[in-house]
Amino acid sequence: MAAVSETPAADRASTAEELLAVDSIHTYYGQSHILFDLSLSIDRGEIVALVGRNGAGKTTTLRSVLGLTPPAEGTIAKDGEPIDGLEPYEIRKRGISWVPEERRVFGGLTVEENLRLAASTGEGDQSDGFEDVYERFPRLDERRSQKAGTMSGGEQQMLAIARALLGPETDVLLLDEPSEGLAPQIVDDVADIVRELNEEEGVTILLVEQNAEMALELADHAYVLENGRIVHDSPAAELLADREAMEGYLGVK
Ligand SMILES: Nc1ncnc2c1ncn2[C@@H]1O[C@H](COP(=O)(O)OP(=O)(O)OP(=O)(O)O)[C@@H](O)[C@H]1O
Repeated sequence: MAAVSETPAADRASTAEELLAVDSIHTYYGQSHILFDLSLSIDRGEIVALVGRNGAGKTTTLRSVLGLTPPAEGTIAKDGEPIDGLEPYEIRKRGISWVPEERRVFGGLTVEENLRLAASTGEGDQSDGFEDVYERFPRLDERRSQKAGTMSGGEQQMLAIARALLGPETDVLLLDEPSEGLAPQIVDDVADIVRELNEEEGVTILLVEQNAEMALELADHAYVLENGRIVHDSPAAELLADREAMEGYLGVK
């Protein structure tokens, strides 16, 4: 099992444009040191997977980027401009959006009401953005007046993604465990949504997943997190093909 790949992020094509650079961050919850000297790099247009076991620090990495749990040390830059230290709403304005782990759609509200609520917390008049969302996700258009709680898990995930895309344009979407709790067939549907967003809309994606195989099949590049440290960094296909690494790091047989 090679801890460091032959093609680490730092050696990727020099023509690629780095969109997000996380450099040597240390993040704490109170006195608990959670992330240790963590660095990762995402190029524009890529899907990057961040995988690892329960409690490895994946969500904390996203929270660090989003300014929700700011790192105590290290730097984070988007398009070469530092964003660490900014408030979460300022980071959102720089084009970084996220879909949190538990989807958090309001089950008692309709699809339209969920979108309106999300838009009302954004900036100014979002009515144009609405039609874009319905165009992008026709299944939500058909269900505008359906209560979100009565939709399938896959449709709820679609709504959660749609909400995240409202407001300032999204360059990079941070997705926290979009396959969680979904049946295998629905996981495939969610994977299709992620792929389309990336390929057709050009959204760069940082995908956090427990379902490592799903994530690695979608991703260009992969990082493995273990106890708050990056222990592997390689093209996703390289990790997926390395059965020893998959089992050792991720428990996938
Ligand atoms: N608010 C918090 N206060 C203190 N410790 C926390 C808090 N949130 C998470 N932790 C701890 O930080 C560590 C990393 O958690 P994190 O949620 O980032 O992991 P994860 O890789 O996303 O795991 P999971 O897949 O289970 O969500 C864990 O040990 C967790 O118990």
